[in-house]
Amino acid sequence: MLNDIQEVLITEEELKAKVKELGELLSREYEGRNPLVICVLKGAFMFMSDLVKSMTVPLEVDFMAVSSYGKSTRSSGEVKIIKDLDTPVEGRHVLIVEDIIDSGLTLSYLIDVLERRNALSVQIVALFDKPGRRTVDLEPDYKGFTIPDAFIVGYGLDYSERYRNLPFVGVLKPELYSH
Ligand SMILES: O=P(O)(O)OC[C@H]1O[C@H](OP(=O)(O)OP(=O)(O)O)[C@H](O)[C@@H]1O
Ligand code: HPA
Ligand SMILES: [Mg+2]
Repeated sequence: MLNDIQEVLITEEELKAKVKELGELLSREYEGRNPLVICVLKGAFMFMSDLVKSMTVPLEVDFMAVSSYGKSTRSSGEVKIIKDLDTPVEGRHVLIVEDIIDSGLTLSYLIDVLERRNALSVQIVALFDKPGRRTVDLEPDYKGFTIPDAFIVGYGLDYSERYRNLPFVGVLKPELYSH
């Protein structure tokens, strides 16, 4: 698995420090609001679990699974809800936890769904932002790292369902991609 990585982009230590910093910031922002923190599966599972551990305010968690990449490094353009939330979002302060914003299609679709369900507020925290590939106008409210236009894997992010368990984030060797 390690042989497939061309370059380590963000180390385990850098991830740890950034996630802690975001957790502390979000604890201040959500003081007294009992947010519903939504993990966008599968990619955000590792970020979510580390982030909520560094949040010190009362909160609830829920999970939603969406997919648009499948076995490709390019979005299919069609966002599918594979698992919906268990919790009603009406009247709730919702914080969406995403691993990466690339084209922006996944999040713009999710924000639309949650606003139509009458959430009181909807904010986004994204660990990685790849602004060079955006096709819709969307900015996260909180973000970890801005990254260049390369397909990254690790810390939850996959290529064709693999590499999610790497503790760091790296760029795959280009010869392993099939676009
Ligand atoms: O901004 P976008 O271009 O929409 O890309 C971002 C989304 O794509 C990936 O999910 P994917 O569809 O690969 O599902 P996964 O999380 O199960 O890997 C990633 O985890 C984000 O949710
Ligand atoms: O760079 C990426 N890596 C993994 N999954 C992704 N989904 C959108 N962009 C990416
Ligand atoms: Mg994926």
